[in-house]
Amino acid sequence: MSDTRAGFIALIGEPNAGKSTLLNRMVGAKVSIVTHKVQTTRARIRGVAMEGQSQLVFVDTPGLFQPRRRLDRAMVAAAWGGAADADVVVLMIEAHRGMSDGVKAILDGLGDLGDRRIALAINKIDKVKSETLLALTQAMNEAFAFEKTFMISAEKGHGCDTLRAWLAQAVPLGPWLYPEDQLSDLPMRMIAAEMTREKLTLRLHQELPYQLTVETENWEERKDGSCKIDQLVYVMRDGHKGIVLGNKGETIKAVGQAARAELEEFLGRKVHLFLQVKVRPNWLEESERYDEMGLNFKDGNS
Ligand SMILES: Nc1nc2c(ncn2[C@@H]2O[C@H](COP(=O)(O)OP(=O)(O)OP(=O)(O)O)[C@@H](O)[C@H]2O)c(=O)[nH]1
Repeated sequence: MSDTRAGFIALIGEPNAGKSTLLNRMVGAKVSIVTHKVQTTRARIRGVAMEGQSQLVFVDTPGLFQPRRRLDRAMVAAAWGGAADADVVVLMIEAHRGMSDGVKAILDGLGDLGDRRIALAINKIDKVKSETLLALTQAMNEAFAFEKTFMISAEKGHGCDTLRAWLAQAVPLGPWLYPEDQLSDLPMRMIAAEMTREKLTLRLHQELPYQLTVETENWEERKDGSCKIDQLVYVMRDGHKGIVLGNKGETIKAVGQAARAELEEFLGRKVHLFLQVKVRPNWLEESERYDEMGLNFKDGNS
């Protein structure tokens, strides 16, 4: 019998580095929203990929940037926390932007991650010439001793198979973290939650760009072929609840309609979507929601 492997992989990098695009490519489904707006990803959304006998659990962290406000600090802490929880960390940088100040700041923080395996993925190689790429690879490896450097285009797929194959042997030996029969359901719940969050983000613009999170609480297949999905929208403060609901509930209603339409198109059948808004001040730090998905994250990522 061959040995199984499983582990957590954190993709870290500046906002817009292409983390979500890579995650989607690795997992093969729309688990994380990709937009042109920076900082759309702020919870540790994960996707699970199988590669041979290895189970790769991706932790998609928020972009790492210079924190200005308190919430920014919480996001950056969450990103580093994700990395500290992971078995393998992949730093993604943009080939055409090179060693920006933001990248330098991340390099400074990498030393604190201890002895986990850290690789470099230079993304968007479609945007630069090979000389630029070689010089950047050299400069980055002089700044930090990466175990491996990958040159990829998350969007076009170049180098992604090689990266995935390396990850498959880099995660530790051990039993799978998700039972095989859960793998199909889990991404759907996450995808459904992401669709609603995407609609909320688009609708609320600047008001609450990342202070909310969505969870799929219940998923029920009905005899008539439709499905009923219950979701909770968590906001940080009471005041935010009113904004999300809108005047006479019109905002949440419009969000629900838009999300339902997208879900119906995606699933190819009728969907009944129910949204409920709840205040949960510390959702960013709470790990119990991850436990609910059958995962145990270690403590200490404040
Ligand atoms: N040219 C090119 N564009 C890419 C590539 N990979 C990603 N992009 C684009 O870069 C932008 C940002 O990608 P995302 O995947 O959203 O980046 P992110 O790192 O998840 O961003 P945050 O969620 O803000 O942290 C998108 O417009 C992508 O289409 C690539 O290989 N080449």
